[in-house]
Amino acid sequence: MLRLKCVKAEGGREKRRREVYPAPDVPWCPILSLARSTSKPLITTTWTFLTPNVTPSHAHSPTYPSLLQVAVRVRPLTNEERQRGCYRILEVQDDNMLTLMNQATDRNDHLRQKREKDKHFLYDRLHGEDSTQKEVYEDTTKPLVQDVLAGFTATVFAYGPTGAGKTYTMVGTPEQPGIMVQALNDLFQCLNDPSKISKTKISMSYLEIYNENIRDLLQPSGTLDLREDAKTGVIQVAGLSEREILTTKEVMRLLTKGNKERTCEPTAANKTSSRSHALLQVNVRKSAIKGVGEEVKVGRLFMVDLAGSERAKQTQNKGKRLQEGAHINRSLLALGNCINALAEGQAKFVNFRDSKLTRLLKEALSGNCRTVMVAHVSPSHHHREETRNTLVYAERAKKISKKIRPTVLDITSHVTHYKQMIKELQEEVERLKDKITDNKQDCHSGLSQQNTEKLHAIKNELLEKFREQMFLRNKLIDIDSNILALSMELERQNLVVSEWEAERTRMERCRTEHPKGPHGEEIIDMDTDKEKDEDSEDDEPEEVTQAWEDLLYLQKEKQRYSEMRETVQQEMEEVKKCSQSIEETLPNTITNDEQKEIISLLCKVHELEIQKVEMQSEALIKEYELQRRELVIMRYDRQRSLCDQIITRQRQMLDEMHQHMPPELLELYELYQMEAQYATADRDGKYDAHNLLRCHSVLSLRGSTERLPPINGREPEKLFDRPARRHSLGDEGRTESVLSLRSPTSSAGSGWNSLPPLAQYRPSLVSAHGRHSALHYPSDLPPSRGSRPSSDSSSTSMPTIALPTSPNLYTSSAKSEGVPHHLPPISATR
Ligand SMILES: Nc1ncnc2c1ncn2[C@@H]1O[C@H](COP(=O)(O)OP(=O)(O)OP(=O)(O)O)[C@@H](O)[C@H]1O
Repeated sequence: MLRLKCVKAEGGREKRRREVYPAPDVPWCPILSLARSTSKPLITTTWTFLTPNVTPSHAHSPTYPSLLQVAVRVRPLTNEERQRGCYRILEVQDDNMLTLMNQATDRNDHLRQKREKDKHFLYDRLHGEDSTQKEVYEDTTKPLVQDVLAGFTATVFAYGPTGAGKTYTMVGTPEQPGIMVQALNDLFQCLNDPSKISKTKISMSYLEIYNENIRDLLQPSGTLDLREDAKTGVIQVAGLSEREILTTKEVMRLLTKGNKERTCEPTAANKTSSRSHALLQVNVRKSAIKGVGEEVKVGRLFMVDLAGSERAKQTQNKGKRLQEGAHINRSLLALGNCINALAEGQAKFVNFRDSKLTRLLKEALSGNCRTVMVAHVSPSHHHREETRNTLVYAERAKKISKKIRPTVLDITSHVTHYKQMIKELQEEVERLKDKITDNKQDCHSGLSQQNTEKLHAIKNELLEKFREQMFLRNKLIDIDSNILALSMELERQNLVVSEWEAERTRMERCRTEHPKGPHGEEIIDMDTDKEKDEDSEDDEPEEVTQAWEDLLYLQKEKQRYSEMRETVQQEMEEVKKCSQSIEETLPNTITNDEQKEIISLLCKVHELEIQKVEMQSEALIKEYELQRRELVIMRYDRQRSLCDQIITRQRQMLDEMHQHMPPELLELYELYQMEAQYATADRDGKYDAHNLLRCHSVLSLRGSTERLPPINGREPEKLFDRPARRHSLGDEGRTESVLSLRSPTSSAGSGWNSLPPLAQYRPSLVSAHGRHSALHYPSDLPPSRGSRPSSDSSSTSMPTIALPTSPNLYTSSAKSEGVPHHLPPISATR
């Protein structure tokens, strides 16, 4: 302990004497750092220097009395002040005493001098106008850096009126770095000392209080709130970013960044006036092995650059600047009040809550913290009042005393500590024992681990195969629906062609029987069959020609899809086989029941998916079946109407020839008529006992007469109302009476053209599969006529396209081939 004492004043100047003796409450320890020359010792102030090995535990650490250290720095007169003729009112006597001279600059003005005496102020350290940044740092902050490394909390803050040089001291310039930069540099240098076997982490945060709002200078966003721990009373800034720093370069970068963010505006008093209080916090966490334990010291260094107190008149601030100044002054007033209260020993009643600044500096002023205040003053007579106030405050602050102790999270070698260690070791032994036992089981678990991996592999493989199967199945459904659609279209076009063929045969017969036209015009006699054929082809309506072309194209497409189907089917069989073989090997590869269950569930899910797809496919096929049935019914209707015509014609002939109807023929006519009625009623869903009875009664009435009404004019037909039927394959909402096709008058004569044209079917076919290109007609189709049968080969000949989907349709055509066309056998068509 070194105590330096001012003992006597001689001739207006105090004489100082140095006394060294150990402090009563601190064990003797060597002086490690003394940041002042011994030739100019401190006066009236007691400095306590702690050695690094004095690191008592937090709970049992002794406290040390500490007074708030006050240093004063007088800045040089600025060029402007010199130009304005400002004179100095401050005189630095030595390192500690400062004299504020009276108004009279003229030393010979004795009258004035008597009236107003010079005022002397004593401080812990005084820095005159010619002091360097390094000197200021070494006298004020360097000792704090050592304390921080020893686990103390320390604060250095710059106080003073605006333009007095606070920012210059704290931040400095790139050429003349201030306290902040030098302190951090020093910290890093101490840590880089290889003799110190310790692990240290340094982090920093930087904030400003602007207009009573706290802002993060390293990560600027919104304003931050202060939180006070109800138990410990520690004040923290919620959401403040903390950056760990590893190099001095990084420190410089962060500091520069933070200072750029700081609110700084020119005023009349200072061109670079800081409009906010800036607080840089450096945390040092130092851990060192100590015996069997580890000692962690947590030191904190706060470096505060306060905004300067200002008088509105002097700064000539208006508006926003004036408002800023008011906030600055209010917070500084609160700080001054705290300093006053603390200096008077009323620490219990100090109101720190008046401003955010005092709340943040609470610990620095009254808590467990070494604090250095660097008061700044201007030597100019212009700032006499502010200078005097500052010096008075600084003097008062000097009286603030407190007790401090380091923050040491101590893990020292204590009996309880050893007990704890033994307990932990025992636990570790138990844990290791358990591990050994587990290791034996690990062989099993290793196997199960292997099993799990195998299971994953199998699962993935199976899933892959299932996916492939699904893809191929969907492809098959797609192909099937295309084939179905093509079949439908083929039938439809067949119908168009066969209608026309029938019509043409009828016309030819008419021509042969009646060489004159209906209006007596000459029918041109054809010389050869070829000529006839060519002529008949010329008469062929465009729709029929189109239908022939469509038939060829559709047949080709159908063939193509059938081949594609075969390939896909084969692929699918292969994939199926593959997944089946995986499933079969499962019992051998997987022994775990749970895993087996997972795989079987997976397979089940896949099966269900397949079933779902198959059902969808069936639904699609059923829909097509229904549509196909419509076409078949149309064909039957047309066939029956032809039969009706034939029978009617035969009956007319018999009538004309006055021939008596043989009874068996009469019976057949009746039967035919009745059957036709039943069939129609059955198909249209009108078949019931009541209608049947009526039908019978009508027919029996008719049967009693010798002469029968013509078949095609039969009345029982009217017994059953047949509503118009909707073509399921036609355009949306288009209805067409199928009855019209059945009617004897329309069926043969105009039946073919009563069908909707091909174009009307095409959109539905295309849209059903979304494949517009599928039915695009290739431009290089072979000439259609080459493949079609000649018109005279058979009166009811059908196109030579094999359609397995409707064999009945082609039975009639096949059977009718080669049968003389003047007598089509009714029984054959039936
Ligand atoms: N010791 C010094 N040596 C040389 N120039 C100095 C010194 N102190 C201050 N100055 C200069 O005086 C001017 C005002 O200083 P500074 O901005 O640091 O004042 P301040 O107290 O921070 O003011 P404010 O409270 O308005 O922010 C600056 O131009 C600065 O460079």
